[in-house]
Amino acid sequence: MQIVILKDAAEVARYGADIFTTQLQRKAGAVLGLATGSTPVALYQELIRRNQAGEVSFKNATTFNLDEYLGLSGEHPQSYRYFMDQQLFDHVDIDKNNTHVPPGDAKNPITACQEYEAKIAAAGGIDIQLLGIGRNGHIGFNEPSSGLTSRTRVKTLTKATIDDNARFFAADEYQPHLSITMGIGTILDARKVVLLATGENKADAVKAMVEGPLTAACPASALQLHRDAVIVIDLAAASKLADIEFYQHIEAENQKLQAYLASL
Ligand SMILES: N[C@@H]1[C@@H](O)[C@H](O)[C@@H](COP(=O)(O)O)O[C@@H]1O
Repeated sequence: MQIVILKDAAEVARYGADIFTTQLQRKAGAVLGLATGSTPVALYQELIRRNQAGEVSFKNATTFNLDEYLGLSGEHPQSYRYFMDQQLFDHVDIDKNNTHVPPGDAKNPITACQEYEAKIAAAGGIDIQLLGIGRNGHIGFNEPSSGLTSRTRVKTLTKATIDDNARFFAADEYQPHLSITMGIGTILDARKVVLLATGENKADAVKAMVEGPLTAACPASALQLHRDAVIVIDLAAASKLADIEFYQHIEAENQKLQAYLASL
């Protein structure tokens, strides 16, 4: 795991946007795995700004979102499809036909999960997967006790996640308890994984992910197994890590190595 500790959420968003920009510049037809939640919004805003300034293009990119509420169609304002349209796709030069979000209104959700996996495979796999983290350590909607090699499937949300996400729903509005989510195995198959976390309320989950045991009790700890996982966090989210200075030292050395390699 590469642990990048930055001052605040704005720096986290810029760092994340840099990784995605580099990927898109390197491979125009990049396959991006995307995430919802409040954490990636600032990153998306930065990518929109860069796209509109002509610095980066999504023209040939393909995207796959992590998850969707089961029971909501893409027109529902709380659906993750709607969120992605509003927060990113409607503002950049992407071909919407190349954007994929699990179908929350699928007639048969079980076969829809298999079809989603097949589409990812047909696109050549995911080059870079963006992730947030739930306070209980979930990634996508892989709640604690999720299989560490799981594939895209229907998952039941925990009470904690339903409560955390209740802020997006009106008091009298139906809030789904089920989801379709990429599995942890699906996420680990991405060639690169970038997880963003900001704020003190993520500090326990970040500690469990980075320094805790590999366990289904903290699904994000599975990223310890990934060859190219970058954990980008602000000081507040890093505040419970055992040795922040050591992680900062490693990252400074890493930057020097990258600069040297670039100069060759
Ligand atoms: N399914 C999403 C996750 O993908 C996201 O990482 C998490 C954290 O969201 P936030 O960034 O709003 O804290 O929320 C939801 O449960």
